[in-house]
Amino acid sequence: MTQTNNNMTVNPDLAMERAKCNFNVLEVTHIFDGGERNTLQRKKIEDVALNSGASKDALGEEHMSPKEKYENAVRKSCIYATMMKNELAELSGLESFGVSSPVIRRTADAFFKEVSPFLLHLGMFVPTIMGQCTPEQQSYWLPRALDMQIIGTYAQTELGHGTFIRGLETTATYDPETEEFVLHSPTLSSYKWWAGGLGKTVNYCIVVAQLYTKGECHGTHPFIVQIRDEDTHVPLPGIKVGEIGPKMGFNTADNGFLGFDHYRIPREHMLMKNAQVLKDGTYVKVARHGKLTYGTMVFVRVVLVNEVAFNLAKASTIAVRYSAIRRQSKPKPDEVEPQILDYVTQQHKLFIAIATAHALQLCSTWLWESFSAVLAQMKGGNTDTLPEFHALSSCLKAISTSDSAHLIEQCRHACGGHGYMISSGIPNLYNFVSATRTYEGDYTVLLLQTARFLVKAYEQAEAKKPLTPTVSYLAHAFSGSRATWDNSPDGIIRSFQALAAGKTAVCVTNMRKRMRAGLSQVDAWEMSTIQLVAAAEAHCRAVIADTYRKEIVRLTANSSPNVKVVMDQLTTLYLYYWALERTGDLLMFTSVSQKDLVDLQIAYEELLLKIRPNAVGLVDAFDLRDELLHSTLGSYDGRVYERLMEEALKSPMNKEPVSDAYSKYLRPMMKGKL
Ligand SMILES: CCCCCCCC/C=C\CCCCCCCCC/C=C/C(=O)SCCNC(=O)CCNC(=O)[C@H](O)C(C)(C)COP(=O)(O)OP(=O)(O)OC[C@H]1O[C@@H](n2cnc3c(N)ncnc32)[C@H](O)[C@@H]1OP(=O)(O)O
Ligand SMILES: Cc1cc2nc3c(=O)[nH]c(=O)nc-3n(C[C@H](O)[C@H](O)[C@H](O)COP(=O)(O)OP(=O)(O)OC[C@H]3O[C@@H](n4cnc5c(N)ncnc54)[C@H](O)[C@@H]3O)c2cc1C
Repeated sequence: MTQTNNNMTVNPDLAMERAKCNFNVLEVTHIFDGGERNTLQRKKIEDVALNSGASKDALGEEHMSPKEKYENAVRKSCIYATMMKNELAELSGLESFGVSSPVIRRTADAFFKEVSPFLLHLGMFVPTIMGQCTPEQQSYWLPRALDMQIIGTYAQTELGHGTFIRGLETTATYDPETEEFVLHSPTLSSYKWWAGGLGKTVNYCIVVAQLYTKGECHGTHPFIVQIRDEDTHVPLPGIKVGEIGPKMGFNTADNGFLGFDHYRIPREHMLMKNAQVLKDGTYVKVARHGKLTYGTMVFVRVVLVNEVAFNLAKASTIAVRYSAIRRQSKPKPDEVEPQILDYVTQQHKLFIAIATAHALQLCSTWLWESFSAVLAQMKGGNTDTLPEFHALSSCLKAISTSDSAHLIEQCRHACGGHGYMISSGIPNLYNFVSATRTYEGDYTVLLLQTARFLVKAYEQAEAKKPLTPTVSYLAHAFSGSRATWDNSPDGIIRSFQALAAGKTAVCVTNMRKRMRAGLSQVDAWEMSTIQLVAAAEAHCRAVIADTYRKEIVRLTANSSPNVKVVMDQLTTLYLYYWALERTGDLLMFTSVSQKDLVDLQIAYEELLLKIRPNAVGLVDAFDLRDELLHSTLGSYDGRVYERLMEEALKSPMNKEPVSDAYSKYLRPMMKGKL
């Protein structure tokens, strides 16, 4: 029997789940949103942006040709950008729209099943102008960019190099005669490759190139470069630009290539906040830290933690709601087929996804606040906290994107065959999130950056020197005894820190051994990189666990008792899950016994059962409107089979009773006339 909820016909199993939920869903929504005020503001923004129906497509994106898909994405980007400039900026309290509202960013997802071709404009072009320009440059470029009179992207990666920025080949050679830079692509591998929106959409871009002046190379620097005519959009002479072709995802982002043939730009188009070239060609370094030109990447790494938390919340909403309506198998012959959500293995797949979405959401807010503090210090000329922040943002970007991609795929597994349908929404989420593991710094490469910091911190701890906050636990690494296992939340977090410290110690010991045996420092490091990556991962897991726990305790201080309980259950589940995933490491670096681990497994399984009745309530608390989910399986009303059939009937393949392929190929073959 179907039931109605807010004038909506709701699947009875979902209605039953909602009746069973024993906590106040709205209170948890407030926790996830960062407070009641944020929830109210988000809802207002969503109402304005989505109630008009402008986000909807007449024909599903998946049935369009690549060209139609792209044009449709541009059409909707223009609609959304206009809304952002007008109604939404005002609602979100921004003077102008831009990068500073995650809600505006998240609401955009209702318009795009893949991504907007404007993503790089708002996500990297505008932030680079904000972070890398002098005040004069900013006052010229920023209003034009924010008003979208010009559209830009960030072209750093080349065919030959993405990770190794110092290896980029594009050159920008200063000509004092004309006071211009000459941009040139000397080789095929120097062609810019990948920048989003570059293929067809943008008329400007940030180009990262090796700067030459007075015959000397000063390394990579950012330049703002016009590539298309502002009126006709035709590529300018000296520019070779195009789209790079179909990809696993991001197919509405027109990622592009770009080459320069001795292309001239004014001297003032070098972004000069951190370094300058004077009219006569003299190079002047302004910044106190050599890596400040990497600032936009650091910003995006911070933002990505929030991005993937949101996408994981979507995938877990889809999979949990679907698991509540799906019934399969008959373990007890006299009873009806159970909801698949009742299988403990299903709970094991899904509840960690819910807990991880919470953990990453709270860590992302904490990371953003730390970033703001680092930026404020740097404004005052102090860059002391940058190395720790680079190490922290690198590992959090790596682990959050990798865990989210893995868990989104796990949500797909949890949805069986229907999860493989594009209309389930999960394949697009996976394709988007799996790219985040690679772009803006590959997983391994970023963890090795964190490992550099960890090794240095370990050496400081060894020398009894002071440590920065996120690695202060290393001070206990020299006690000589294994960390004492204790299965309380704080005890488990201490154990995670002991794993990170233990793994770092092993790396340092092995590197020293290898160097004593004659290897150079570089080779000893290289031979230890598998373990260094593992040490950085362990460090990151300790940071996430600690932050998640502390933030939940803080945020639920005034919550109702049942909300406190369910939030505590989720954080505990997160800690148990990762302890059980790392039993070998715990046995190596803590006093945990086999019995402790058997007991922990049982406690974990009991926790799954405790969370089970609240599972639908927990994903409802993410409060994701159907427009954002784009899912036949995950909509609020649970009309799964009806929606699957409605979508199937929309397939252009079903337009004609007999396919042309019959008369062209099948019939001739079957009649032996091919
Ligand atoms: C209308 C439409 C609506 C749409 C709505 C949209 C709204 C949008 C708003 C917001 C959206 C937000 C979402 C954004 C998504 C954007 C999509 C992005 C798509 C992808 C873009 C890209 O990928 S851009 C290219 C990114 N590239 C990389 O990340 C390259 C990775 N490589 C590196 O970072 C470096 O090369 C590496 C760090 C690996 C090494 O650098 P190197 O110079 O070789 O340095 P090294 O010698 O190893 O180290 C020296 C020293 O410096 C330290 N260090 C390195 N980096 C940094 C740093 N960044 N900061 C501080 N310190 C750094 C390093 O650790 C060393 O230290 P020591 O050990 O010597 O002390
Ligand atoms: C969807 C998408 C959008 C993108 N958008 C943009 C954009 O808008 N602008 C832009 O400039 N770029 C963009 N990029 C490019 C992206 O930043 C790079 O692809 C990314 O930084 C990885 O670099 P790479 O491709 O050179 O990989 P590689 O460095 O070639 O990596 C290949 C393998 O080598 C390993 N490896 C490399 N170096 C090391 C090392 N030192 N130690 C150990 N292992 C190593 C990696 O771990 C990886 O396994 C985008 C990429 C994607 C996929």
